[in-house]
Amino acid sequence: METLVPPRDRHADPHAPALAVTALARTYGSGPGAVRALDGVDLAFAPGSSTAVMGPSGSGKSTFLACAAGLERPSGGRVLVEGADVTDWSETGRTRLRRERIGFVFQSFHLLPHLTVEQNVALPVRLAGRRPDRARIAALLARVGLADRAGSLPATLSGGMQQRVAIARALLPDPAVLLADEPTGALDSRSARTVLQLLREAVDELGQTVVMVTHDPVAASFADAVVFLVDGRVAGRMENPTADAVAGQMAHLDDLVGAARAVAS
Ligand SMILES: Nc1ncnc2c1ncn2[C@@H]1O[C@H](COP(=O)(O)OP(=O)(O)OP(=O)(O)O)[C@@H](O)[C@H]1O
Repeated sequence: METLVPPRDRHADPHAPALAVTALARTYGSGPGAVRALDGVDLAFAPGSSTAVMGPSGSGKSTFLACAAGLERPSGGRVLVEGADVTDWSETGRTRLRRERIGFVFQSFHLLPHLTVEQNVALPVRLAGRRPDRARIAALLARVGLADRAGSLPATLSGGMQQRVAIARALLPDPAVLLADEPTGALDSRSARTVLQLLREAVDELGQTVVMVTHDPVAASFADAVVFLVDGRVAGRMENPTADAVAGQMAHLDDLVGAARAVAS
């Protein structure tokens, strides 16, 4: 049954991961040219945790996020949000899931140019057919340092500010999990740090669960743990990552992929 857990009950079962995938598989195409983008991924993300997902180009990171967000249908395995198995939900159910229980932050912000900051933040809640809580929007804009820009249009803001609006928008419904795809990829290092700090605060102060795909070892060092993907499989995990340790592990993984390709050719 396509039942969403009401936000206030989120911690009713402290043992249910905010997001979990089991034996997750996604194959593109068929026959000899088929690509196994995900090949049996098992991961669980505890409520109130922050995880970076890293891996060489083509390792399946974006496909993982798309399956977790209900944007892509897996070829196999299950996706559970707050304990509810959403794998076989209809298009309508998955649209509701994305509006109400999953926050998404994109590399390129995805703000609508003709809407003000406040209207952009409110949009997913409006699309879900609910009246946005203006006081909560004001509080979230204050939290991301944009209390005085509620009436501004996105084009008048810097990239870092636009990403902060996108974070406020993602947090508004108090989602089960906030998924971020290269959230600092389009930002200078100072704006990137502010955005990473805000995501960290969302976890530490609001109890949010954050899963972030990144290529940047510094960004990954803001997370509690890093999961490494190689060729659509989990190839390792690092707790309490430092940027240096992550960079070392990434270089090692790139070598592994290079060696595998050399053997295959
Ligand atoms: N729509 C698609 N059709 C065919 N193949 C696809 C499609 N989407 C992804 N792939 C393939 O699946 C594999 C995993 O892609 P994915 O984009 O998930 O990797 P990634 O780790 O996010 O890569 P990057 O770091 O370069 O963004 C790649 O081999 C890619 O070419």
